[in-house]
Amino acid sequence: MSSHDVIVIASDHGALEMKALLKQHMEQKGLTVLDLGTHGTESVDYPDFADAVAGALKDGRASRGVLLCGSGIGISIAANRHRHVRAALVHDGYGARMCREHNDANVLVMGGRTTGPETAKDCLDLFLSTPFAGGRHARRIEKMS
Ligand SMILES: O=C(CO)[C@H](O)[C@H](O)[C@H](O)COP(=O)(O)O
Repeated sequence: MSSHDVIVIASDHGALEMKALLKQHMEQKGLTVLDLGTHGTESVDYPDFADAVAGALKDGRASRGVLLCGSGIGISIAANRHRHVRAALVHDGYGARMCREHNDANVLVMGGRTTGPETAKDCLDLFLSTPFAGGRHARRIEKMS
């Protein structure tokens, strides 16, 4: 990804620290980050943040997204209700690479209560740097469109 790309990020209260860490990590790499919250520690509802990121991708404010909640499960379910979103819940580098190479995922999802900070940064780097392989994988994605 180039510095012209905008990455949208959001989380619920279960991944506030991870959001801050990944936002800083991307900004240090020169990427522009659109942070749609949550911004405080109060308990919030993850579907609202999944919908906000889906909206930013749909209207072109961002080209890729990062969504975080406690486990990553709820927010990935919510994000994938949007037809233009391919959100991948990832726990390791292999998943982060494959979700781009085979699935052309446009949203990376991780759990603030399940994934450590170094793994999360590694996964994010792979998600941002791995191209979609196309070919047979494009046919499979087309079947879901
Ligand atoms: O959706 C989830 C679980 O599948 C996320 O982990 C949420 O962050 C979690 O449910 C929030 O739980 P809390 O007890 O309200 O903090």
